[in-house]
Amino acid sequence: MTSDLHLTWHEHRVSREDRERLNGHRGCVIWLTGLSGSGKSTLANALDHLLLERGVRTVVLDGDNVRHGLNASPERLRETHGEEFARRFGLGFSAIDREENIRRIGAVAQLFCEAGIIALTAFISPYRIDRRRVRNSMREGDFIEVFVDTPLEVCERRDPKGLYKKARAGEIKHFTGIDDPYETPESPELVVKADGERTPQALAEDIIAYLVGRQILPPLDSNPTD
Ligand SMILES: Nc1ncnc2c1ncn2[C@@H]1O[C@H](COP(=O)(O)OS(=O)(=O)O)[C@@H](OP(=O)(O)O)[C@H]1O
Ligand SMILES: Nc1ncnc2c1ncn2[C@@H]1O[C@H](COP(=O)(O)OP(=O)(O)O)[C@@H](O)[C@H]1O
Repeated sequence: MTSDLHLTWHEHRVSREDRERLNGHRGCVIWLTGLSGSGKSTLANALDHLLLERGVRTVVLDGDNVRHGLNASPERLRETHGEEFARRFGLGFSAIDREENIRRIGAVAQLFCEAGIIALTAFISPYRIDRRRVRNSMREGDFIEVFVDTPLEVCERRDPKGLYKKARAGEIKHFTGIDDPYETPESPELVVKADGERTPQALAEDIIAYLVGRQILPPLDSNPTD
């Protein structure tokens, strides 16, 4: 298989299919993308909860949380690892830092997917090329792109963290939707309107119906542990 830097890929004895059989469902990545405040985290949580009730194995990777650990900022890393490390590996919000943020998250999500788990990711992921690279790194059908399509005006009105206000005042630079781009998905698997017309639970149920239709999940009335 692939070999670089004298590294060799190992085939493991327990396969993905073995794990999926044990779990009673397939693994995949549900990639939520949309503006800050569009409703990604809320939807990921609603979906996670409904899936848990059905006995589905999931993990949630969420923007703010992952940026506290795996993808910590230079400021945070400086305290623990020093200046050079922070400069090289800390991530902010420049285009290249967002690219690396998404690359790392894509790789982690893929590991969960290969373990037969449903990974729910909630990142702005504003660049098409970064999302496409994650898609292309995975098996066909594993990457399910869900565009959380909430208009900027609605996100800005919600402004739960007060970040839009700061961005408008010039206190935060490169804020997505204000002075940084968001490239809308061209052909996502799903588009959800999280503008308040429907509850997060109803939106999550639509995604579950899609997963059943794709045979990633067993039909609603079957119990995976039977
Ligand atoms: N400049 C700038 N632009 C956009 N967002 C910003 C910025 N600075 C901080 N934040 C906060 O970081 C959250 C987005 O992080 P992500 O990792 O999802 O961003 S990205 O995918 O790398 O673009 C985002 O959280 P969500 O509101 O959950 O999307 C913001 O709270
Ligand atoms: N479907 C929805 N209908 C109404 N309000 C919503 C909906 N989804 C999210 N919200 C609200 O919008 C705000 C931002 O949601 P959040 O999930 O934090 O967005 P994001 O993770 O995309 O930044 C929160 O105050 C949340 O309660």
